[in-house]
Amino acid sequence: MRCCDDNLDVGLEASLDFSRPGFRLRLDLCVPPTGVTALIGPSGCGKSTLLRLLAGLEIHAAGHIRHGDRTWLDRAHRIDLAPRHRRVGLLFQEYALFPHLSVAGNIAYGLPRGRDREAAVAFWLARLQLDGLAARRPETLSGGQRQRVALARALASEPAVLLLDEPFSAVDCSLRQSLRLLFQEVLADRSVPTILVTHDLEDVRLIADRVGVLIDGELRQIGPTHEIFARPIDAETARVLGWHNLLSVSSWDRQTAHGAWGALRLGPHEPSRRADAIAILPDGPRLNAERGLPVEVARVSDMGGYQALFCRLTDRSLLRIHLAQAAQCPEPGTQTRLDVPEDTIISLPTRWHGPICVDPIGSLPLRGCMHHPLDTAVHF
Ligand SMILES: Nc1ncnc2c1ncn2[C@@H]1O[C@H](COP(=O)(O)OP(=O)(O)OP(=O)(O)O)[C@@H](O)[C@H]1O
Repeated sequence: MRCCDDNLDVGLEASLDFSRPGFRLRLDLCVPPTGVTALIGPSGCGKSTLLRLLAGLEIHAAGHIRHGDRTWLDRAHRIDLAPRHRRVGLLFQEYALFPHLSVAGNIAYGLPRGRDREAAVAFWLARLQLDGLAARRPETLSGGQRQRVALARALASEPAVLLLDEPFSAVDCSLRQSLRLLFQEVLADRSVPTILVTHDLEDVRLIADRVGVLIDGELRQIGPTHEIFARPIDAETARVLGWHNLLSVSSWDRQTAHGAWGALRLGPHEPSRRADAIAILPDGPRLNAERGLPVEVARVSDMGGYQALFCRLTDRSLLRIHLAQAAQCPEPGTQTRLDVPEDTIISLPTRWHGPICVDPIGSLPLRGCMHHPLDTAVHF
């Protein structure tokens, strides 16, 4: 299995095989020396387990982990560094601060005594906007403040790798936004390979340079964030990435896909071979009483800036279409037709069984492109 494309500068590299009853994680992962790599996937797919394996908190994993020229794990050569020798900075959603220590004490924890320690604490208090809170205990802080202390503590020890497990999930929406920006700024000027596990796609879009999609313990696709969001390798990955309007295809008639929902013709460059699903991009289709898929308008929601129109197809599945804020929308219950332009339909396999897809541009490009995974000579 290919791990990384040849051009990727690698800070951390892992090839792991780990099992526990009812679950197996088997993957190759490369993380660049700088920037944030997000890991997303359905609940239970193994995201936290992977972080624990990298940190050395799970035993009995086969494979290897390398950081730069150091080997942390090499089962074949009986190398398995203890967590403290891996120098991993860990940050969990529950903060995990020491309750008996002040903010300054938490940041200083583990740093050698002396002037450098004081300087480091002062630097991180200022950098994470914690001035004035140095003497406070964690229980007197808000969720956002605690998370800033946790990041300060993780970075003060100058970790070789930083692992963030849902760092914003315990703070409210408005705080999340400012915390994300602060994290992004702080991480941008540190050269440390960083992995961010999250369920929030906005975290990924706003913070991560790269994103990997983990499904059933396997890394299905990884690459630059905007490219992965633009062209998921299969329908399961698309769903994780928040794509709407995924429909199963039961048969093809040249470029026309047929399913229980009706039939749609795809553009001439969209591959149909081996695709058993299609996705309809929500911004293109238009209501048109004359032609298109028969639909019933189910609901219209004001999304603040645009309207989301939910249309029920003949097989009862729902399509989500985006319309301009000012567009006239029919009442729920209206029977009409939905005109779906060819270039808003993308074909996909339900589940990709080929080699891991790395960096779509060049191997798995964006819409309307020359190569597509369904056209490459891989065996399913
Ligand atoms: N300590 C444990 N003992 C046994 N099984 C576990 C343990 N921790 C996790 N699992 C199981 O291992 C699998 C992977 O769990 P993991 O927590 O890594 O998933 P996740 O992707 O992080 O999930 P979530 O997004 O819900 O946090 C799941 O089937 C889970 O039930």
